[in-house]
Amino acid sequence: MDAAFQDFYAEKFSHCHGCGKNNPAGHHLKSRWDGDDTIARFLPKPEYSGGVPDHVYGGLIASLLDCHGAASAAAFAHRAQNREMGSEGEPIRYVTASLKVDFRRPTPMGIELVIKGKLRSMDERKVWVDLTLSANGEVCASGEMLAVRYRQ
Ligand SMILES: CCCCCCCCCCCCCCCC(=O)SCCNC(=O)CCNC(=O)[C@H](O)C(C)(C)COP(=O)(O)OP(=O)(O)OC[C@H]1O[C@@H](n2cnc3c(N)ncnc32)[C@H](O)[C@@H]1OP(=O)(O)O
Repeated sequence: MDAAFQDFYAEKFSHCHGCGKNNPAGHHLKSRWDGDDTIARFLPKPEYSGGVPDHVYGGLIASLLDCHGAASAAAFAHRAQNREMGSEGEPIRYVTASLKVDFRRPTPMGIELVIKGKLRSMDERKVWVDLTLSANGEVCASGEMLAVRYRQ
C-alpha cells in the first residue's frame, strides 16, 4: 500500500494520539489520496463505545475527522504546488484551527469506518476541508474544518 500522508510527518511531529506513528497508545490513523479527495479507514476498538456498547463514542469520531482533515489539508496544499507529501523542499504542515462536527446518526461499532476529505477552498495560509465519516455506506457524521498552515 502507498505511504500515508502521516508517514511523512517529521519524527518530532509524530506524537499525535490520533495519527502519530510515535505514539504507542494512539490510533495511528492513515490518510491517503482517493482521486482528488482523501480517504482513511478505521476500525474502533470496543473500548471506544458511546452511551451504549454498539455505538461509537463521539469524541473518537471528532478525533478521526480532526487528524484526517489536517493531513488532507497538507496534501491538498502540496498538490496545489504540483508536489506530493514527502517530496523535496520545505514540508507544508497544517494544524486544525476550527472543526465543526454534525453527528447525523449513531455510528455502529464493529464496522470499518470510512473517513473522507474534500477540498472546499484554500488561500495562502488556510485550507477549508469538508469531511464525512461513514459506516456501511451511510454518512454517520460530517465535518467542516479550517486548517491553518503551521509556521515551523
Ligand atoms: C499545535 C500543533 C503543533 C505541532 C504542529 C505540527 C504540524 C504537523 C503535524 C500535524 C500533527 C497532527 C495534527 C492533527 C490535527 C490536530 O489535532 S492539530 C492540534 C489542534 N490544533 C491546535 O492545537 C491549534 C492551536 N491554535 C494555534 O496554534 C493557532 O491559533 C493557529 C491555528 C496556528 C493560528 O494562529 P496564528 O498562527 O497566530 O495565526 P492567526 O493570524 O491567528 O490566524 C491565521 C488565520 O486563520 C484564521 N483563524 C485562526 N483560527 C481561526 C478559527 N478558530 N476560526 C476561524 N478562523 C480562524 C485567522 O482569522 C487568520 O485569518 P486571516 O486574517 O489570515 O484571514
